Amino acid sequence: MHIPFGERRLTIEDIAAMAVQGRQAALSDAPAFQARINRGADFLQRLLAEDGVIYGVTTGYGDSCTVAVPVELATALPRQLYTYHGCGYGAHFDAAQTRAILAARLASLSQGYSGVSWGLLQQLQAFLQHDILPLIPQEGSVGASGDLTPLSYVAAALCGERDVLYAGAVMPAADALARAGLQPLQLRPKEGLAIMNGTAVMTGLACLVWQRADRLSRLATRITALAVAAIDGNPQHFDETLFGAKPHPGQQAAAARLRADLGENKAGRNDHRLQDRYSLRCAPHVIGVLDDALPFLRGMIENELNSANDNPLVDPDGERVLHGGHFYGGHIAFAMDSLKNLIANVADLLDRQMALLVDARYNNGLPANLSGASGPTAAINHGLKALQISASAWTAEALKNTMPASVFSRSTECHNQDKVSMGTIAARDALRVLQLTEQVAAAMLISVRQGLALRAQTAAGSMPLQPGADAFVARLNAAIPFIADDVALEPLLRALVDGIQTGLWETHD
Ligand SMILES: N[C@@H](Cc1ccc(O)cc1)C(=O)O
Repeated sequence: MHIPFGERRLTIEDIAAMAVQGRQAALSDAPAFQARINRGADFLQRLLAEDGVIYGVTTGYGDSCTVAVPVELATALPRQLYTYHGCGYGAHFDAAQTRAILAARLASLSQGYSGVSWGLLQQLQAFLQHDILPLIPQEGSVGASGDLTPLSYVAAALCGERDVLYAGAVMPAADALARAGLQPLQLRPKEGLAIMNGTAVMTGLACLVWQRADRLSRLATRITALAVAAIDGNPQHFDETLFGAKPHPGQQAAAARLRADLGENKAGRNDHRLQDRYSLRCAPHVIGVLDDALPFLRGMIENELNSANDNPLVDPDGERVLHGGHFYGGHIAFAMDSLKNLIANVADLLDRQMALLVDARYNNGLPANLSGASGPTAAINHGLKALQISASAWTAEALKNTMPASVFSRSTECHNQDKVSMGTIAARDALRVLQLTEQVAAAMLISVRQGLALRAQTAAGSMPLQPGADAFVARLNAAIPFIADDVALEPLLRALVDGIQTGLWETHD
C-alpha cells in the first residue's frame, strides 16, 4: 500500500515507514488534487505576466527583496538560490533521514499553497520511488528561513546537480537521473524558494526522533521491570491504587506496564523491602513524563508535517500571494528540545539502575559487577565493571546535549532573519541523545539478562514474571550469552543497539 500525498493527513508512522522503505510514496491520483496544484502554478505564471512583480520571483531573496530582478533574469534566479546556498558542512544525513526529509518536503508542497508545478511534485516522488538520495550536509540551517542550506542540496539534485546516493553508490545527480531514466527538473521562477524555504529537514528528522522515543519509553519500562526482578526489588511501588492517586495518564500507563510485567503486588500491610532507590521506585515518574509528552508532541510534529511551510504562499483559489513566515520551525524546535531532555532523563534513569545492579552494596545479594565467574579465575574477572563506566559516559554525553538549541537564536542575514528557531540543531541534538540513550539501554539489556540469571542462582531464586516479560527474557537469553568469563562486549552492544533501532526489541504487550 502506497502512502498518498495530497489526499489525507500524513502521520509520523507514514514518514518513518518511508524512511526505511517499508512503504512507498505516491501522489494522490484524485483529479481535484492535481487541478489544485495546476491552479496555483498557473496563477503564478499569469501574475508574473500581468503584474511583473512577485517576491522571490522578480526580487532578490530575503533582505535583498528590495533589489528588482528584470523579468528576463527571473528564470535564472532559482538556480542562483540553490547555488549560493551550497555551503553546507559536516557529515551527511543518512539514507533513512534523507528519505524522511524528501517525504516531509513533498508533504508540504502537496498542500497546494506553494505555486509549484505538478512536474516538481513528480520529480520529488520519483526521487523517493527510485531511492535517489541527495547527499545533504547536516550543518548550516538556523531553522527559520526554513532549512535553506540543507534543502539547497535537494533542489540542486532534482535539477541534476551535486551528488546523490543511488543504487548503493555516491555519484553525480545527473548520472543517477540518467540511469533512472529521469530528466533534470527545470525550475520555474518561484520553485527554488518553494523547495528550500521550509522546515522539511527538521520535520523529517523529528518524525524519526518521535518514533524512536516512543519505542524507548516502552523498552525503558520493560528494562525497569527486569531490573526490579534482578535486584529483588519491591513491585509494590507500582501499585494501581498508588498511581490512581496521581492523575498523570502517561505516568499511570508506565506504572501499568510495570504491573503487567511484574504482576499485581498483593503483599500485606508491610513488605519485606520497604523502599527501593529512586531509579527503581520513581521509574514511572521519569518515563511517565515522556509518555505524557509524546501525544502532545506528536500533534505539533504532525501539524508541521501537514503544513505549507514556505514563503510566500500562493492561494490558488483566492488568487493571492501571501507573505509570511511559515518557514519558522518554532514548534519543531520546542518538540526536539523537549524530547532530547526527556530522552536523556531516561538514559540517566537506566544508568542509575545499572549502577545499583553492579554494586554489591546495593544489589541485594548479587556478585560485584554482576560477574558470573566462579572458581579460581573469579579473582581476575571484572564482569560488567567497564560496561557500567561506558553507560555513565554515554549518559553524561546525553545529558550534556540537552542544552536547548532554541534559546540560541541569532540575528542573521542582514537582520532580515533576526529571530530564528534553531529547530534543525535541536533535532540533530535529539538524534544524538537518542543514540547515546539506546546505547545505555543496550548495556542494561546485558545487565538485566546477567542479573536475572545470577538471581536465579541465589537461594531464594527470582520473582516470577508475567508472560510478556517472561517471553522477552527468553529472547534476551537467546541473544545475549551468560557472561561467565570476561569478554569484549562491543560486537554484542552494536548488535543490540541495531536491534533497538530497527524495532527488534519492540515491546508490544
Ligand atoms: N526566508 C526568506 C527568504 C530567503 C531566501 C534565501 C535567502 O538566502 C535568504 C532569505 C523569506 O522568505 O523571507
